[in-house]
Amino acid sequence: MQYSDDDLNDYENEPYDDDEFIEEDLTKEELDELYTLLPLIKAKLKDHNPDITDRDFKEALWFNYMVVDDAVRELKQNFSMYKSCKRLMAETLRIVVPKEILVGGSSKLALLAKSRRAKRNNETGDTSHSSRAHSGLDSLLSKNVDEKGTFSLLDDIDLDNRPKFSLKGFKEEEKPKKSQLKEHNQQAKDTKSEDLTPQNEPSPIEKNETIKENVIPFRMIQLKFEDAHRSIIVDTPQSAISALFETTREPKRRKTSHDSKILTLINSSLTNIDIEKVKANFSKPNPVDVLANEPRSAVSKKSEVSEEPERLETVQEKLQKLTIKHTKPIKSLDINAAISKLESQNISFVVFGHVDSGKSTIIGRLLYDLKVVDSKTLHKLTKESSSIGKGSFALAWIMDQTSEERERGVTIDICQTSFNYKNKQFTIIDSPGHQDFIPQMINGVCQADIAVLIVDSSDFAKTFNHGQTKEQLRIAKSLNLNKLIVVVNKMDLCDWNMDHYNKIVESMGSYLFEDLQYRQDDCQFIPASGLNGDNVVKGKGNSLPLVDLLYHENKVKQSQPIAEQKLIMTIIDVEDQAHDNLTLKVRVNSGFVQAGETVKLLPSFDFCRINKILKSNEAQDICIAGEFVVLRMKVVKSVEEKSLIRLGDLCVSIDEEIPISSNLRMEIHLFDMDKPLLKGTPFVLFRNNVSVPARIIEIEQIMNSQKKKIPRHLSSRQRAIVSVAIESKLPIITWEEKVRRVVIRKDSSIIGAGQIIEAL
Ligand SMILES: Nc1nc2c(ncn2[C@@H]2O[C@H](COP(=O)(O)OP(=O)(O)OP(=O)(O)O)[C@@H](O)[C@H]2O)c(=O)[nH]1
Repeated sequence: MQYSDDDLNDYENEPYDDDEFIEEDLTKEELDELYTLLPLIKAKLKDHNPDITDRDFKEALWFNYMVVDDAVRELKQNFSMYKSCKRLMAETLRIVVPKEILVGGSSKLALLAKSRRAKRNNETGDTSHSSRAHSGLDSLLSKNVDEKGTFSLLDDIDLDNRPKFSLKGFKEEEKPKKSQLKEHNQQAKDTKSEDLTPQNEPSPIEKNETIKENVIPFRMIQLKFEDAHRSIIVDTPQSAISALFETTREPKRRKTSHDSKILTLINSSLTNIDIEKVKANFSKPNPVDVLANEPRSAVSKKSEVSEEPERLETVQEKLQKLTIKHTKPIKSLDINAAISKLESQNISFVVFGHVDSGKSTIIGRLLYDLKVVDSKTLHKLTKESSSIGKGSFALAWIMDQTSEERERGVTIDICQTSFNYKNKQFTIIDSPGHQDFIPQMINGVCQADIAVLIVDSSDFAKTFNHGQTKEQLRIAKSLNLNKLIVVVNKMDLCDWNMDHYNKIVESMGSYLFEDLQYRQDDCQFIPASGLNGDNVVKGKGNSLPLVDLLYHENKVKQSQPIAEQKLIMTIIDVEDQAHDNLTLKVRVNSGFVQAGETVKLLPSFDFCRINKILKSNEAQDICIAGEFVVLRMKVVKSVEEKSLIRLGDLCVSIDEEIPISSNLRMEIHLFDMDKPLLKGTPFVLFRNNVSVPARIIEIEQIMNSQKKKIPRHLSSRQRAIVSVAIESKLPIITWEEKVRRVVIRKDSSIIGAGQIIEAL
């Protein structure tokens, strides 16, 4: 993305904090400007307040970009009623946010997925694991929300060390200095760029008029001043909340366009304040000064986020007391023969693409033509879909199995289905195309051997250049999913015009091969019509149909034979958990395991004996890297009384020593960002199917820069070695690609990717 000065102007209008004001760090030009303006601002405020120091004047100028009038206004505010207002608000601020908005993302689709999960649990009568089997982010976001959906910020948060509310536990986001922004801007101009801006088109859900969602379109901020309750209702929730936060912050901040509006509201609310109480508050140490004396604790070396050392210590102690023995496999097998039999047979592929590109239709057609779904079922689905005016969705409905997905015509969660073709077993992972479901898409990508991208030939220019397809491709490549099949779908709509098809292939080629550095040999293109079934299972023209391309596609060659690999399995579903019996759906990332053996779950430290390995409901003696299987297990030893197993937890051999940490050293490369990434800035880290809030605590090295001085921020397209603190402890494996690759997401966009180098 190109930056322009206009972009920076917009950025400057945003509410944000700046870095510390350090006079020594200013350039000669900045110092000249500062000292030219200093007498001017002093003159303007000479009668205002004698307590204003030289440093206050300088800081005010600095944080207001040397605009004297703005600096004067800020100093007047800070040296009058500002502090009393701040303290009163600190005592009583509560923000009411609809509970659903916080849990599992902020979209309507997220709510649907959530209600779907709840419904599924209700149907099976199982609530045991639903509360445990959630992502780190979900659990984090659901913290602090009470039954009424009241999200209390002040119950356990010091207002002056206040985090962003969606990432509890993190300190304030650092923001760049103007000079940093200039540097960033220049750098961005200098580099070749592409547009990854997510499209702002209304979602299919928003277009569907029949849907009535109980989503409250605003957030209400309640302020209680002594006995009076006041509410401010705002229709631009994010900005209003942060604007209010700004007014509660220390004076060292840049101005916001909302300040005057909010301060007017607060001023009018202060008429019934007890002046004595205000005076008493002034006699206490000012939290601003307290904070000023402890600057930048948010970027201290070690994570302050995770406060579980006590628990870990006990875990270590308990572990030492446990004696865990290997158990023998139920059957003695010729391991090499068993592995080579299974190895060539399993292939999984994830299908992704823009909303409505036809992903579910292609998969539905594949399953129908391979007779996995019979004509009776299809007939029934066609009838049902026609009855609500969505006849063309019948094939997609084979994959979109919930009523919500059907009504809205979108895939909400990832769906997995298996089918056999010739002598191979395929696992299809259909991922949602909607921007709100990028985390689910990442989950799908992490589990697949091959990526199948569906593009809509009738709407290519718009959906490829402005939709999320480029972002999805970047995610797939960043997570090392290198094999790609591009299905140019809906060719029936252009009467199979091959010139049109060739143009699409050509314009995608430059992005794939130049920008993303895909190898030409790893990418295949195919024209198709999912609706008519052309080139899905039945061939048309010269191309091999999709199913045959998949069949002939070889998995990426393993760097080490499976028999020699260490075992790693990722938990992708907790199907059942009752007493000591566990039924887990897992993806085997590396190595192999046999029924009868005992394994270790991390980070819960549950030791389980595998009683049964099931694949497509059939028992097998062994499972190997690349397979999706269900494990029926018995918990034989546990460090905790109650297992806390979550999706994304790992399962390894019992004597494998894996560090559990919330501090990581990583190598990351950043994509085009519209703001630099600073130390302390919260973002979400995706590893495998886990997502956790995280932030950079140290920038160790910029790998593609000649400059000796390590900056405090990272810019677009930089590669760096960084230390990162994550919100919860994770088992850290650095020797297996699939579980060391990470993706970084901020402000609903993927801004970077990388790999974990070590646990700190
Ligand atoms: N003409 C034509 N229409 C198609 C074709 N494939 C899909 N469609 C239609 O495109 C619409 C969207 O299809 P889906 O399969 O639901 O699209 P999707 O990509 O799975 O959508 P999401 O799940 O929302 O991401 C439906 O009306 C399909 O009937 C095709 O090959 N030709």
